Amino acid sequence: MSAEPDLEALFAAALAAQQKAYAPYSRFKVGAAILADDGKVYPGCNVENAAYPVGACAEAGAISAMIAGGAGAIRAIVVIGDGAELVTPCGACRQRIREFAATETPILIAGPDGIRARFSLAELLPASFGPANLPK
Ligand SMILES: O=c1ccn([C@H]2C[C@H](O)[C@@H](CO)O2)c(=O)[nH]1
Ligand SMILES: [Zn+2]
Repeated sequence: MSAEPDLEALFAAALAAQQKAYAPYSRFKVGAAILADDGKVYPGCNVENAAYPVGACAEAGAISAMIAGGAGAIRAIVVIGDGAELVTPCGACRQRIREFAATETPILIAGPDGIRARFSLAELLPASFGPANLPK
């Protein structure tokens, strides 16, 4: 894997995933794309449900794709939401990302024309709880 991730490709994957989102209830389509430690890109989109609380976030889908694909760590993740406001991952997804990312891992927030903000995981989830906090 190269040191400099191809952020254009990651953005394009998140945008393509967003267009496939199943969000008939909120009408708020979200796409995500993970660059994993195997160098591959794993996309996800939100998938809602008539039983509203059962819906799943885009980030959760991308993490599932990454694990099912055999990768083990997030090197970078792009998230793209609908509307003028930038969309950062919800609290639950920040914790989901935490399981597979380092504190400095970039979480890149995109609008329809590209990446517009960059946070580290530590910025979005400070003083976080992770696997190392559990007893051996
Ligand atoms: O970071 C986010 C924020 C929201 N959503 C989804 C959940 C729901 O389907 C819709 C509205 O909250 O957007 C995501 O997938 N990721
Ligand atoms: Zn979420």
